Amino acid sequence: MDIIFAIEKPKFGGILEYPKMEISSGNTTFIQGASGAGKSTLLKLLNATLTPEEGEIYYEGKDISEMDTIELRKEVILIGQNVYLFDETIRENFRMYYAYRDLPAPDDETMKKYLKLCHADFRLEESCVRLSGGERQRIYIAICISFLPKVIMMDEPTSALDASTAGKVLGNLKAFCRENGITMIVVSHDEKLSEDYADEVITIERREN
Ligand SMILES: Nc1ncnc2c1ncn2[C@@H]1O[C@H](COP(=O)(O)OP(=O)(O)OP(=O)(O)O)[C@@H](O)[C@H]1O
Repeated sequence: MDIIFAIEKPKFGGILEYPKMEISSGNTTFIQGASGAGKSTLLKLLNATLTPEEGEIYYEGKDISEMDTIELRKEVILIGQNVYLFDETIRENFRMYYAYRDLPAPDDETMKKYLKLCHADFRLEESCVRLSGGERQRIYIAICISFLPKVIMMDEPTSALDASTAGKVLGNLKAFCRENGITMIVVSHDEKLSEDYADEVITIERREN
């Protein structure tokens, strides 16, 4: 199995210090650890939303501090705990995110396919304004995954879902990512989900000062 991320002891914020870690290409890797251990920060370091003060991160063998961050973030998509959707319909949100990448919008059937994959099969005319936090996050995941990125990172993607829906969403996404060679990285507190879906688990220890 190829290594997609080699994480060489980055330090951040004066308090976070990560060990040497590797993430395999094409797998589903879960990141666990106590609250405040630095899980969300690690995801932000991996797509260069944050820059480490020391240490390096290599993506496909390249030091990400030397990469074009816009291009990196097209390949390595981060879905945070708060997602951004426009106050428009679901169809319009797809269109706007595609326009932002200078791509033609997918047809309705394609949009529906990705929404179904994420257990978000609402009508395309539905306004995103009225949807719940969990529903908005699933729609955003559907839009992101439709770009077929190389890596999709999700921060607590199922925290707003009941256990059965969470399992279905994760199961669908994992199968889709595997078929399409997409590496999936998930931060989750849910140990049952990780037991069921993780190929690899990385546990981050909180550093006590
Ligand atoms: N931009 C930042 N600058 C400095 N410190 C930060 C920054 N972002 C986060 N931190 C600190 O880093 C620590 C880890 O935060 P992080 O959100 O990564 O933890 P987490 O493991 O994801 O926690 P949780 O499980 O509660 O979401 C916290 O103490 C936080 O205050």
